[in-house]
Amino acid sequence: MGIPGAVDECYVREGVYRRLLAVARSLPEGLSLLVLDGWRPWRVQQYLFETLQATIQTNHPELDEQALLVRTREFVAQPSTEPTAPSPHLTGGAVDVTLCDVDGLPLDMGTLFDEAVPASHADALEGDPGQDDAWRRARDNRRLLYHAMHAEGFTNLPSEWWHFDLGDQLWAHYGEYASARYGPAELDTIESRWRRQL
Ligand SMILES: C[C@@H](N)C(=O)N[C@H](C)C(=O)O
Ligand SMILES: [Zn+2]
Repeated sequence: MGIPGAVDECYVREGVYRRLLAVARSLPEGLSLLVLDGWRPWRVQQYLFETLQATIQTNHPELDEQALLVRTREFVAQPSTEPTAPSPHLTGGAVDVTLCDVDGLPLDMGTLFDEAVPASHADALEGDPGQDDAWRRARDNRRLLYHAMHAEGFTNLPSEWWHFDLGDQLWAHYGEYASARYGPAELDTIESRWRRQL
């Protein structure tokens, strides 16, 4: 996507990977899980945060510093490698996922992945019965994704239907666990192994 420092491969913690496999196996025939993002380097998190913040600031110059921060953090976590409060995707415990059909085409979720609008809130399609069939299908697709992920222990970020956590700080917060399992992670490349060994 042209983001500086982005990696082509999608990495997650092994425990997360195993649970994602279980989610995929649990889905109704003909549906699959499409993993859109997993572990992120700090540089990518910073780029996403700064880009969204600058865009909101341009479009809403009336927002003060605090309001701008709140609006930005709704859709991108603050970049942090702080061991007690790392950005979720830096831990390898956060994933962005959706459902797709047999051809790999994403199902309609009502909004696009990373669409930074209130309609992307996970429950935004709930509670309005006066809508059309397309709206109902998108609502049901969100429900299916949410319950399949929840059954395998993932928690959902309420502001994004696609973002789920396992073992990181958001997971501990929304799942009411005593503490997170994962801190910030780095890729174990051949270079980093040599640095440790030699
Ligand atoms: C940028 C978006 N896909 C995302 O992952 N947002 C959450 C809040 C994050 O940055 O952790
Ligand atoms: Zn995410």
